[in-house]
Amino acid sequence: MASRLPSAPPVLAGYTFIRPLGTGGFADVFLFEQNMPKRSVAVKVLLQDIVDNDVLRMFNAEADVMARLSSHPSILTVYDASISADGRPYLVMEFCPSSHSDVFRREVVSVVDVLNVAVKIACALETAHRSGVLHRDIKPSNILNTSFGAPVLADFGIATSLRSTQQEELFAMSVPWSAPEVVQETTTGTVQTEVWALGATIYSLLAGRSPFETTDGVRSSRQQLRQRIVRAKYTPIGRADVPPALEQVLARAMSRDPAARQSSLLEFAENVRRVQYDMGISPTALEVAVDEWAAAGAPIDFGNSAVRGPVISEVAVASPRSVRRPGASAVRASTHEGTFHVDAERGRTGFGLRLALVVAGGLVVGVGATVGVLALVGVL
Ligand SMILES: Nc1ncnc2c1ncn2[C@@H]1O[C@H](COP(=O)(O)OP(=O)(O)OP(=O)(O)O)[C@@H](O)[C@H]1O
Repeated sequence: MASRLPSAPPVLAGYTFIRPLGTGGFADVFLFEQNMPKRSVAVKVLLQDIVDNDVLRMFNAEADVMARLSSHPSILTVYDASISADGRPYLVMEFCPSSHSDVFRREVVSVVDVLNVAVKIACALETAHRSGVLHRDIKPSNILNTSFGAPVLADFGIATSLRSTQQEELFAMSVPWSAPEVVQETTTGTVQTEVWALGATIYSLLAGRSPFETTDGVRSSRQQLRQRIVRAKYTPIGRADVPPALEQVLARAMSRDPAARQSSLLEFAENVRRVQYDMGISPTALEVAVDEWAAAGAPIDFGNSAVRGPVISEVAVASPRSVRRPGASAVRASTHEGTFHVDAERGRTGFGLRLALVVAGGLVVGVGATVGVLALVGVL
C-alpha cells in the first residue's frame, strides 16, 4: 500500500461510504455499501490530480478489460464504472476481504493452497491472453481472495494489448516480480514475461519473500535487486514440503532466456497440475475460455482516453412535473449522478436530425397497489 493518506471518498448516489481499503499509485480504494441490491463493494477512484489523457486511457482500458474478462471465475468481478459528481473516474468491484500480500510474508502458506492458486491464476491469465490482453502487473498483492476464499486476479490498471505493435513508452513495473527483459526495458510485456511474473509470484507465496531478495534479511538497493534479476540465478525455496518437481517448474518459468520458459500460461498450469497429481492431490480444474469466446466481441480500445461518464439522456423523463406546459422552456430529469437539464425546445439528437422525442407516461399509485405505466412515442 502506498504511504500516503487516502483522498476523500466520492459521494456516489446509491452507495454509502464505509471505510478506506487501500491506496495505490494511481487510485484509492474504498469500501462502500451498495444500497440496492444490498452488498459490499470496493470502489476504486482515480486520484484527481493525476487525471490526464494517459491515466484516463489506462482507466478506460482497465474498466473494459475487467468487464470483458470478469465472467472468468478467477478474475475479479467489476460491476460498474463511471465518473463521480466531483469528476473522478471510478470503478465498482467485488469486495475482497484479503489479498495474498497480506499473508505471504507473515504466515507459511500450505503448498496445497499455493498450487491451487497457481493453476487458477494461470488459467485467468491464459484467458486474458486468448482475448489479446496482457496483465503486466502480476504480483502477490494483485491476487485477492473473495469472500468465499477463492483467489482472483485483480488490477488490470497497466494491462495492454497483446497484439500492440507500437513501441510504448510505459515501463511501469513491480520490480521484484518482473522478468529480466522488462527490468532491462527491452520489452514492456509478452506472454513469456507473464510466465516469469506468475512463477515469481508463486515462488514468493511459498518462500515468504520474492525470488531475488536476499535470504539474510539485509535489504538491498533497487539497483542490486535489478542486477540479481538480470542474472536470474534461481535460489531453491528450501522448504522441506516443496517437492523438487515444483522447484523445477518455477525455475523453468524464471529462466533467463524467455524461450526456455513455458510457452504459455496453460503449459505452466499443466506443469503445476502434474505436480499436484504426483503429490496425490486432485489437480485443480483447468478453466480456460474456449477460442470462440475469446475471439468474440469487439477488441478493447487501449487508446481511448475519452471521459466516459454517466449517460446524459436527451429523452425527457415522463412525470406529472415534466409534461411541458405552454410557455415552459425546460424539463428536469435526473440520473444516478445528480440532476441535469433537458432542453425541451431542442429535443433532438446531436447529429442535427430533426428528431423530436416526446415521452408520455405516468405512474399511477393506488392505495395498497402500485401500477407503473410508461408510454414512449417518437415523432419526426
Ligand atoms: N476489490 C477489492 N477489494 C478489497 N480491497 C481491494 C480491492 N481492490 C484493491 N484493493 C486494495 O486497495 C489497495 C490499492 O489497490 P490498487 O489496485 O489501487 O493499487 P496497488 O495494486 O496496491 O498499487 P499499484 O496500482 O500502484 O500497483 C490494495 O491494497 C488492494 O489490496
